[in-house]
Amino acid sequence: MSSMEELLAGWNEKFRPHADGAQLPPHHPHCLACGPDNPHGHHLTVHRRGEEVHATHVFDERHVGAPGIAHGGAVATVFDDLFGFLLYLTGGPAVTRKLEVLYDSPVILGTTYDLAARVTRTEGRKLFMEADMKQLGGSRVASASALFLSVDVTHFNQGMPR
Ligand SMILES: CCCCCCCCCC(=O)SCCNC(=O)CCNC(=O)[C@H](O)C(C)(C)COP(=O)(O)OP(=O)(O)OC[C@H]1O[C@@H](n2cnc3c(N)ncnc32)[C@H](O)[C@@H]1OP(=O)(O)O
Repeated sequence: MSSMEELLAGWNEKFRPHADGAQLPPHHPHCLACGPDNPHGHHLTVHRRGEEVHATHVFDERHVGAPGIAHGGAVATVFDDLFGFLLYLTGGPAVTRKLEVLYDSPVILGTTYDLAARVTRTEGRKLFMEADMKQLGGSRVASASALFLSVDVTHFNQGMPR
C-alpha cells in the first residue's frame, strides 16, 4: 500500500465524530509525535474532553536539549501535533500555518506533564487554537497558539514520491 493509500484508508474513521472521553486516532502510524510505529517519536496518546483534547507526556533522552531539559523544538513538536488532534473535533484536515510557543520554565526530562488544547475561533478556512502544558496538578511550564488552515486531501499529494 502506498503512503497516500495508507493515509486515505483511515480517513473516514479518523474524521468521524468521536465521543467525549474517547481516545483519538494517531494522524498516521509514522507521525513524529503520535505514530505508534515511529521509533524516534513521542508516541502521544490523546483523548477528547468536551471541546478540548488532552494528553499527558514524559520527554526522554531522545528529546534532550540542555542536559536534563527538553529541547524547545521537541516541545513545539508536541504542541503542533496536539493541535492536529483538534481537527478530529472540527471535522476535516488542516495544516499549521503559524505556531508560537511561550516557554515559561524548563521542561524537565522524566517528568509527567499535562497538555490541553482548544479551538478559540474559526474564520472561513482559519482555525485559531491555544494550548498549555502544566506540571501534574501544578503550574504552567509552556503555552502555544497556532493558526491552522483547512486543506483538502490533495494537499497531502505534495509529500508523495514522484
Ligand atoms: C490526517 C490529518 C493530518 C494532520 C496532521 C497534523 C500534524 C500536525 C500539524 C503539522 O505539522 S502540519 C505540517 C506543517 N505545515 C505545513 O506544512 C503547511 C505548509 N504551508 C502550506 O501548505 C500553505 O501555506 C497553506 C496550505 C498553509 C496555506 O496556503 P493557501 O494557499 O491554501 O492559503 P493562503 O496563503 O491563500 O491563505 C489562506 C487565508 O489565510 C490567511 N492567512 C495566511 N497566513 C496567515 C497568517 N499568518 N495570519 C493570518 N491569516 C493568514 C490568508 O490571508 C488567507 O485569508 P483569506 O482567505 O481571508 O484571503
